Amino acid sequence: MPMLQERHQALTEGGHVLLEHGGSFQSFISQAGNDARKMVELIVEKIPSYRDEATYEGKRIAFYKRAQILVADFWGMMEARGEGGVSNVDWLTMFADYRVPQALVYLGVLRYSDSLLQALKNGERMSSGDRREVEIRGCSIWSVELIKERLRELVRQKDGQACDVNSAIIDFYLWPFAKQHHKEMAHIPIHLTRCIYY
Ligand SMILES: Nc1nc2c(c(CN[C@H]3C=C[C@H](O)[C@@H]3O)cn2[C@@H]2O[C@H](COP(=O)(O)O)[C@@H](O)[C@H]2O)c(=O)[nH]1
Repeated sequence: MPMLQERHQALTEGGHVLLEHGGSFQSFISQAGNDARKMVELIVEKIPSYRDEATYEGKRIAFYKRAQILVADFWGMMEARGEGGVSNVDWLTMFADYRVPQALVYLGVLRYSDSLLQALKNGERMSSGDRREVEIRGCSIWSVELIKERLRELVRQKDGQACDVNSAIIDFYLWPFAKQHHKEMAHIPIHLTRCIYY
């Protein structure tokens, strides 16, 4: 199994934080109040393996894929229990992995340049933070933001009402879509980056 030491380290870090809170994630996350953004910031502050960041043209970029999906899962669980209570969920972006970009290309939302497509088809490994990897993940986030705005606009036009679809909900649609249609999109290569962030 690759990256065994890193996996062990990530589990140990997360485990330590949980033990400080009686083994309860809810108790840990309650320090952030009800705010999704503060929850992500708390997770990233306390558990280093969630610090999914890169530098792009001299600027620090934060993806926080695992922290964001953790908060979105927590939100979904609270909603399912009828407890609700997580605000600012709209602050979350999609969870930048390697499957949703493939679905976005398949659906015609994203298009890879010829040289990028060739590199992906060749199975070239990209290191974590490689400019191309950062661009694929960043463009995926922006694509989903544009889809969200467009959906909201369509609902406004059709029903004359505000629509509170958010990027997490769109991700929760796209990721299973990519899994279900993996055979149809097998010709679209995914990017290969070995890291602990997604
Ligand atoms: N954007 C987005 N990425 C998602 C998910 C999930 C599944 N969701 C649950 C899983 C744990 C949490 O409780 C989530 O709710 C996994 N992944 C990513 O896919 C990749 C694994 O793919 P494969 O090779 O097919 O197993 C890997 O990078 C993994 O991080 C999602 O929902 N959205």
